Amino acid sequence: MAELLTSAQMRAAEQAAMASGAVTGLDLMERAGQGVVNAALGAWPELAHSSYKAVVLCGPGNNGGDGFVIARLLKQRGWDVEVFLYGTPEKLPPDARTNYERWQALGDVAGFVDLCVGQIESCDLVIDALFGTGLTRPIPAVMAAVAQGLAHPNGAARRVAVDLPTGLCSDSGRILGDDPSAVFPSDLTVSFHSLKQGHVLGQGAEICGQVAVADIGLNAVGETLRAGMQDGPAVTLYDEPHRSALAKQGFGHKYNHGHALILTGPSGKTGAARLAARAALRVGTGLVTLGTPHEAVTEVAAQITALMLIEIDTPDLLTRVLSDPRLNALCFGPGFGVARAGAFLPAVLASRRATVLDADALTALAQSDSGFANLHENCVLTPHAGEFKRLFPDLAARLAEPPLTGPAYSKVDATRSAAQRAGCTVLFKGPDTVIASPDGQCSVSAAVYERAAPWLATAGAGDVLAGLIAGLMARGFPPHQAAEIAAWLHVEAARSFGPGLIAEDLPETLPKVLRGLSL
Ligand SMILES: NC(=O)C1=CN([C@@H]2O[C@H](COP(=O)(O)OP(=O)(O)OC[C@H]3O[C@@H](n4cnc5c(N)ncnc54)[C@H](O)[C@@H]3O)[C@@H](O)[C@H]2O)[C@@H](O)CC1
Ligand SMILES: [K+]
Repeated sequence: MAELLTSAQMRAAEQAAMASGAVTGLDLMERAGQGVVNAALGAWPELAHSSYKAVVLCGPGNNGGDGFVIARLLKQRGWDVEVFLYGTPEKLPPDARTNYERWQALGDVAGFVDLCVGQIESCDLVIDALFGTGLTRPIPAVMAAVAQGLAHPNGAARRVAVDLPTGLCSDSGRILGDDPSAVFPSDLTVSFHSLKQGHVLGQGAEICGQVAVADIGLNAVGETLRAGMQDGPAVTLYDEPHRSALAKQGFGHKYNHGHALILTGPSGKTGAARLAARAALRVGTGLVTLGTPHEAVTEVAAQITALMLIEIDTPDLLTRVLSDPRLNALCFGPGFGVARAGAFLPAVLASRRATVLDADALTALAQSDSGFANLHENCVLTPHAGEFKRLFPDLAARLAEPPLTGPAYSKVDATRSAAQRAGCTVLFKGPDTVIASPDGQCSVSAAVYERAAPWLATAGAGDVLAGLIAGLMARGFPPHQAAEIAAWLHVEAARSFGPGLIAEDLPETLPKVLRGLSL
């Protein structure tokens, strides 16, 4: 799994690498510049065959230093290159200053105020090397005006961001300030060593275009690099589950694969739980039973075949049913009714079962007098943004405030705090789903870039996710891992099915996704 770094972690890694003597800042800057040129020529191979025109916008720090390297490398390929600097050369940090001077031997540097958008639109490549991981406040108005001009370019200029699109916060993927247009949208963003959190969180993916990662040789520094990471464990970008984790052994039987209990709502509201149950069964749970109130039994029975059914009308009955230890995971909340969920909540939590609390169970939890006191480490909360706000209003408010300084408060920060407070795993949904647990594990399951799954925004998709997590916990996966695998399968099923997807299709597409993992 790839790491998603914060600006502090990236700085620490670079400093550790330089302190080890393995590389110098100038080496890193040269590799960074070369990495951007390679990535741009890789993205648009037609640019490799002739010489074209580039405009390079350089800022006052090391991001600007990368810009001077890029200008030099393009010039050496025969390109016509114009360079604009925001700030004064005397104040450039040493490595950036060296590259400024190297560039000066090849061409001029104009002031940023002399730039007009028309100049940029008439070029083939525009390089945004204004600010990178050092951005700490909203970009100046003069830059925002250029950014607005570049948002909908008239010309054919391909827009490349060095490390990060200027204006985008590296840790949160939020635009610094209260002006949503104060950012340089790009067609290609080239990050160094690893993606940063901001490339996948918040508006990152929308603004970055495509992303590429350029190796600048930090991996070779190994342990030194790890030692530099004093800012806590890195967040991981979840990629795909290991085959051996999900496969079923040839000699097992259904009782080896757990028994999930999915609680349904009353008559007319049972569809959500049935979707969850179908997903739990498809993800390989040995047995799945729907716990249904008496008056909805006929409705549920008419709709199911492989799923089983048991009448559960009251919290006491639920407690009695759960005295059977073979029922080892619960899904509680989809279509359940908020008031009913409030009544059942104490019995659900007292059972200490591995439990997914979703939908109405989350609203009931937010309203309950005992708050998070009875949650335990085998619970998984799966809020969307509205439910997160109900459960953690102060964290949601902090996340909604316009970020005036960087690095800004992120969805990772909010989800980590929520997991600490709740004492259990929290999966905060979205295209940038964040999964955090009280032990510090945190990963992002991103449905962006090549994994975009816009058709997943459909009624009932959340119920399917809840069922997948419950099913995986019934199979014995710990909560954090169950949430990660479920979120990944959910997106893969949506991508595999494609346009026209409705929630019912998700469980039915799982076999194809699982086959793709060579199970
Ligand atoms: N440190 C290193 O060794 C390397 C750094 N690299 C590049 O260096 C970048 C980070 O460089 P820096 O730390 O110098 O930071 P930046 O170049 O991103 O920003 C420069 C400085 O501008 C100031 N600033 C921040 N926001 C501002 C605003 N809105 N208006 C005006 N000034 C503002 C800050 O003082 C900041 O340190 C990375 O993104 C990457 O592109 C790469 O060359 C790889 C090696
Ligand atoms: K940049």
